[in-house]
Amino acid sequence: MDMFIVRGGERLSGSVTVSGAKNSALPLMAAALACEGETTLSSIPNLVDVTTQSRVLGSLGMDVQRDESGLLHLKTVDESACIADYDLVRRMRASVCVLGPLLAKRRMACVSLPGGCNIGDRPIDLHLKGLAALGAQIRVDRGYVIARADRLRGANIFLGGAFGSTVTGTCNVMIAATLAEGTTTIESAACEPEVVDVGNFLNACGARIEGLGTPFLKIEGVERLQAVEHEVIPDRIEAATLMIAAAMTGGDVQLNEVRPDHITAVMEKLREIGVTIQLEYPQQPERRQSVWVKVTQPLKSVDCIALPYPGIPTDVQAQLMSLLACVPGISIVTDKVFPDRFMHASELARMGAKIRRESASAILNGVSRLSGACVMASDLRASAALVLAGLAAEGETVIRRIYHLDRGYECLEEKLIALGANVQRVKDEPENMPESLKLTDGEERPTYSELLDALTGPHWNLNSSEKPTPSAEG
Ligand SMILES: CC(=O)N[C@H]1[C@@H](OP(=O)(O)OP(=O)(O)OC[C@H]2O[C@@H](n3ccc(=O)[nH]c3=O)[C@H](O)[C@@H]2O)O[C@H](CO)[C@@H](O)[C@@H]1O
Ligand SMILES: C=C(OP(=O)(O)O)C(=O)O
Repeated sequence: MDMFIVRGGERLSGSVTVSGAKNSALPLMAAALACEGETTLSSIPNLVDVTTQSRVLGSLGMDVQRDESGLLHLKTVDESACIADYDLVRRMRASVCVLGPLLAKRRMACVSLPGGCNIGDRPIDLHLKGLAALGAQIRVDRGYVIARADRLRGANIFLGGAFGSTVTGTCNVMIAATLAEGTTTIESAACEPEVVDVGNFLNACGARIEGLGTPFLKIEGVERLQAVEHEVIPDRIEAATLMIAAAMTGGDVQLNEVRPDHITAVMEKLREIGVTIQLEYPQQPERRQSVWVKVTQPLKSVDCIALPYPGIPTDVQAQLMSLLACVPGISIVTDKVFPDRFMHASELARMGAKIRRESASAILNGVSRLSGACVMASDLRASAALVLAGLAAEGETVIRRIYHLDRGYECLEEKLIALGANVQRVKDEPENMPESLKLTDGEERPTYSELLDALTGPHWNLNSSEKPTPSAEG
């Protein structure tokens, strides 16, 4: 297992290019299952999740190859396989997106309940409700969704849940409905750009989906989908993460290949915090372009709420929290999509952040500087948040379990290093721990003498000059 050592305090500057969106690439790959012929996808990021999805599709009879120029080619070579095994599907959420296309194309599917980031309750009841409405018979048995359908028929489906719409659920039902007989309407469909990207791909293949990007989709079923070439949209979550990295280091960064219209809410929030953001083509936010992010004034505390699109994405909540943890003043960060997605809070607290949880919110009392510590990544965006915190912190931060990060960010450390960050990937072995966080007796903690120094150092404003008695350990 690898870990990162981040030496904080470097100001990020220069230019960086955003990769293709993970959360588009994965359902797009699944959608290729529903197509005749060869699908070719460009701007597919090189990620562990993409490798896992390729393996899921390989186990379902698809030939998936990445060529030297980075294009991903997907083609069905055997239609008989319909079982997506636990061992692969448990690794990530988007693998559940094979359910809809398998049902539509092969009339049967057996797909393990999916894994993914541990960010709270992640049921798939709405996926199943939508597919059942299209005529599928569905059972859940020993951790697998087992579904069959003689044929799928269009239906009127309400896909809203307690926390709004479902992103992968909308993809699943939308893909299945493109090959159903007759008309399907989906109310409370997710409006996220990744859903629109999948819908645009399906339409290019011959599907007839109207209303993409709105909560109301109308889908006229067609007989077949003919595979095409498609370019994945830029990753708005990576773009937002890099913008926040620039903001946290007082940087001056040019981001290339950004769709500003996909991250309006994040850019507005950063502007409210005091970050300067300029677009190459301000009148055409829907165009891929460069965006400049820089800090020229002290930043201000703000409140922010993660919501379904077009709100601030829940996938950026942790990174914003890192930023606000070191902006003096009170900020409240609320997550309305995953109300328990706060695993990063306790790790940020290890770095000196002052955070109090209250149901779906975290109340931050921003400090002027975080301090390096040994922290543990718990999920993908929490890992990113800890890396950002490390960039801004004083001293060295060790982030363990960064395999989460490798699931969803293409070359993050290379990109940060190119911007001037001091980030090192090393094996998670005791001998690789930096001196400042060196292991003692096999545990990650400061040395005894460092703790003694901290207790007796000159920074205390006390009358008592009493010194602690060194224990036997000392
Ligand atoms: C691979 C992928 O694209 N992952 C993204 C996708 O996850 P994913 O598609 O799993 O997230 P959903 O949009 O489905 O979840 C949103 C909310 O709906 C609830 N819910 C969802 C489905 C369901 O059947 N029943 C139900 O109640 C969830 O518990 C959650 O509270 O959207 C999330 C919300 O933007 C992002 O954080 C993930 O990065
Ligand atoms: C939560 C995420 O991914 P997944 O849905 O694959 O767990 C994410 O991308 O932040």
